[in-house]
Amino acid sequence: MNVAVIGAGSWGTALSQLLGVGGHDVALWARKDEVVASINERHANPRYLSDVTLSERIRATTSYEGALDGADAVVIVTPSSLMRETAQAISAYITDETPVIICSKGVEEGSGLLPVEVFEAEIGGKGRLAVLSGPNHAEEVIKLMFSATVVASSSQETARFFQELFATDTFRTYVSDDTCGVELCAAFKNVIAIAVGLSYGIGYGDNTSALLMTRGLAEMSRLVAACGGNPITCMGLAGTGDLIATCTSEHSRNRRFGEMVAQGKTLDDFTASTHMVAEGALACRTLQTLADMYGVELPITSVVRGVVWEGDDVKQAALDLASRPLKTEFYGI
Ligand SMILES: NC(=O)C1=CN([C@@H]2O[C@H](COP(=O)(O)OP(=O)(O)OC[C@H]3O[C@@H](n4cnc5c(N)ncnc54)[C@H](OP(=O)(O)O)[C@@H]3O)[C@@H](O)[C@H]2O)C=CC1
Ligand SMILES: O=C(CO)COP(=O)(O)O
Repeated sequence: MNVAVIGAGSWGTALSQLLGVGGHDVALWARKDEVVASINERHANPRYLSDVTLSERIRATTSYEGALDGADAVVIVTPSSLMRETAQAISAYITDETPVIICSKGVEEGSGLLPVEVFEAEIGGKGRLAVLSGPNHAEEVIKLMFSATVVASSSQETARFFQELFATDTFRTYVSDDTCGVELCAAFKNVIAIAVGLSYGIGYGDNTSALLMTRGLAEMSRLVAACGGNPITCMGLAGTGDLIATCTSEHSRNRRFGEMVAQGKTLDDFTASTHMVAEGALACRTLQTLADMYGVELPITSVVRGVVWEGDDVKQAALDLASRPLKTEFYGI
């Protein structure tokens, strides 16, 4: 297959490698000439995961047309804040039937739309759209360490197409029809990873981390159910799996960002020192938009938003969380 991968950050590079190793020809769109030159001439991305030698099946370009011409499938891996811009940029160069899979994790600011909804609005064809998410740190996937993921689409045919496309003997793919649940889990786990980073950053330990992950999962499930997704998705790879991977991993940018904020650093400091995305910083705002729309309470998300965007004191925020009214663990059951 000829596959166009749009976005040459860590995850776009890792997925290109996976596809190249899987025997596909990859046209990787990057926005910087230096990245394109290095991938084409030295088979390495100079900015992300630069120690890995990339498959010779990967060809890079800064041209959307050059990446998308003749593509049998399109893989979207730009930051979630650029979903609409990316959909608009590719629309002139793909057919009405070309399958498109979105691998970015977030929710559109303002509208509260999920990436797949943004793409549907911009390029149409809900049935050819899919999303991919799971506990998949690029640093490990690119080194072909055994991982698994979920591919979701409203069309079983599209889900199966991408399941086959990405599956290798080190990358196991499961299908789902719950795009809403998978995308909300993806955005949510990043916020909880920031909370865990904040917690370790102020010297709290593993009990606090377990509390945040477990009650974070409860928040995630409430919102998924309210938005029309299947709460069972939260128990799977895209939910619990990715929550564990992100909250406990040395690789997680979101967790690291939380630790930095606890030390008095800002999002700009994080971006300047890593040139990477910490998607949870935006997601704590966008998920709150959805929570307000659907009348769902998200106490941990709200604390993260207050600390990251309003300068709330982390220790005081933790005390406020702890002093909420006492409750039954699973109400409604
Ligand atoms: N890293 C991972 O392990 C995983 C990431 N994801 C998701 O994949 C998505 C992409 O993240 P990731 O690959 O990690 O990115 P990185 O954090 O590794 O790199 C940032 C990427 O964003 C690009 N970028 C930044 N600002 C702009 C802009 N204004 N216009 C166009 N491109 C811009 C950068 O391009 P440039 O280098 O030219 O600045 C670079 O490609 C995110 O939604 C993330 O949550 C999902 C699963 C795993
Ligand atoms: O989504 C990821 C792993 O599944 C990557 O998480 P971070 O963005 O926190 O590094």
